Amino acid sequence: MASSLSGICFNPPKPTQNPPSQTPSPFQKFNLSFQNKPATTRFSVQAVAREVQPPIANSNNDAVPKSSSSSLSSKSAVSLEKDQRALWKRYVDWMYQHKELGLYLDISRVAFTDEFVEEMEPRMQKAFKDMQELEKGAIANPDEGRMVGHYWLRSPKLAPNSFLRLQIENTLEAVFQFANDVISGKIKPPAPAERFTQILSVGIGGSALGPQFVAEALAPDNPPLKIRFIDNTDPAGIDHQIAQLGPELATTLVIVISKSGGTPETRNGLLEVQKAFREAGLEFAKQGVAITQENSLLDNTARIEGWLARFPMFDWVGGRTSEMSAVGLLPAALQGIDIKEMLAGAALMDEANRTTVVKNNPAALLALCWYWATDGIGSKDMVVLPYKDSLLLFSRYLQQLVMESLGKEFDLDGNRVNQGISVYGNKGSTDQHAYIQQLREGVHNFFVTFIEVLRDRPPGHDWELEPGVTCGDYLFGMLHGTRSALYANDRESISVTVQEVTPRSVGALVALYERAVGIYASLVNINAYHQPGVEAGKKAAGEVLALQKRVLAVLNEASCKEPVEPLTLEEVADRCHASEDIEMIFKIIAHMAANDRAIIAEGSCGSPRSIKVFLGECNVDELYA
Ligand SMILES: O=P(O)(O)OC[C@H]1O[C@](O)(CO)[C@@H](O)[C@@H]1O
Repeated sequence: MASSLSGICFNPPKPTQNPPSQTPSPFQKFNLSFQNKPATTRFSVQAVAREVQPPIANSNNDAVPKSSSSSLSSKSAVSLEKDQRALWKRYVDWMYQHKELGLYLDISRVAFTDEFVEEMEPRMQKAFKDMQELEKGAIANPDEGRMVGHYWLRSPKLAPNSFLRLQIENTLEAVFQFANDVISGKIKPPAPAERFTQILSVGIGGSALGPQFVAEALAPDNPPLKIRFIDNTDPAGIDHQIAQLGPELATTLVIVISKSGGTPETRNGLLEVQKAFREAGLEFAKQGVAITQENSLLDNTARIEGWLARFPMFDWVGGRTSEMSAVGLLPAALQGIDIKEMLAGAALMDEANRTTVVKNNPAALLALCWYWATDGIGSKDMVVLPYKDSLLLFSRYLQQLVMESLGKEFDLDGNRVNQGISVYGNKGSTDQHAYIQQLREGVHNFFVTFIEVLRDRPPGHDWELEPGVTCGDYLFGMLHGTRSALYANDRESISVTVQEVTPRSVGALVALYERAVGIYASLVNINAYHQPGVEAGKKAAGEVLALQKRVLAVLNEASCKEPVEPLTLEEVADRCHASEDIEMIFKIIAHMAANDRAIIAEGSCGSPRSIKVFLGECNVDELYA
């Protein structure tokens, strides 16, 4: 089996015999069996089959799964097909293969029934239509009045007009040119440095996760430029990255990535890096590159300060689907990764996902399985387990792609649905020694996606560490052993197999999941392309900082008195006219005290009512400002 899979063409033999037939009754409890039907596979589970229904709103506009009582209560009772011949037939019948990409999708260990597939068919067709409209340039993100065009990035000819097509092609050309010039040394840092050796990428969310995933997956051992990331506003984390660069800061290309150009974490990262440049006597502008929307705050800053280069981020590309824009392509190209191949892999996968035949459409099959596994309401988590170290960050990348896209309070009709699918995972077999114990035997609230890579290591490097067995054979054994062990305990799984981790297969994986998310969003009738929920946290963070400024002003005034007047928390809160915010005021003071910016005169932070606080210094200027 391993040898036939390693070839491009994989045509598993069809089982010659079918087990005895038995007609299962839809939507009621039935026993395992196969129905001897030529056109369809009858896969049965010992469970109450679930009605295919969208979550609907009750009179309070709260989401309730239509079939909640039967479907959800039946989930723990699901007992999957265990007959090996039946499973083999299901495996063969449902296997999806993309020959050119060397990619396989196995959904045989998800227990959906033929009835479910039939019931879903009209909705799948609607989803295909939605995707077609989206690709034609419809306003697929109605809240923001935006087109959604990440598919055009790898097939510019599909862009709805020549202006957009040219924008994509010109940007791609500029990315190639710039990356080549940096690598060749034509574009270099200020003398005496000869060439750039490092990239420091500053960005967060979709402006970091794709580049991080791709760097981990594809960067060669000795890339022309090594990459580091600042993806947070954690000062210690930023200091660490800058310290690691050391004298190489002088040969570091700093790429600041932000679609909006105004994300606070990214702005802070930039300011911290600019400070490090000043302290090292370096001119930041000569080493700074911005990737952002035209005329954003970041774009204007980069233009006014005369940074080395600026690349556009398009209005119609969301952060979490921006890996094939300058956001992902520029850092990748600078690391010597073949970005043409990434684009080709994504384009091939997109092409495959345009068929309206569900069985031949890998993204549709994924979306269908997600719907089945989670009852279309996110009732189970998606555990992503790549058995390959270089794909470690795939689950993290998917976490944003899936959860920011699908995790929505309202559907497109305004009903409260609280949709989403939780995603987590690291890598196998490592996770077998962490949480697979719970997956196998504990709470049954997940389905697994295994990512398998057939090629263990480059040709010519393999050896047998015991007779007939290589190190990679162990990894292979661990994956399939875990898949079987989980299945034996009625835990469903999907397996995605690629021949190798290459720019092409990585591009294909990105495209596969982007489309699966789009299709699933359509199945559950939500807008996958906005993220209103993120704004609430950002707004609240702004309020905390505004309160901190008021606390500082009050403490400053008291600390400028002679003698200094230490204040209780109640006094600070009163003087801030924010007595209802006393808990937050305590947290602000505790944080400032921990960072030597406030002095606890009496008591301790362990008993908040006891403390009296003042500032270490009186800022007279601020007092009279
Ligand atoms: O690229 P930007 O605008 O800095 O945004 C970063 C991230 O912040 C979000 O807007 C919210 O987390 C993401 O969608 C986005 O990828």
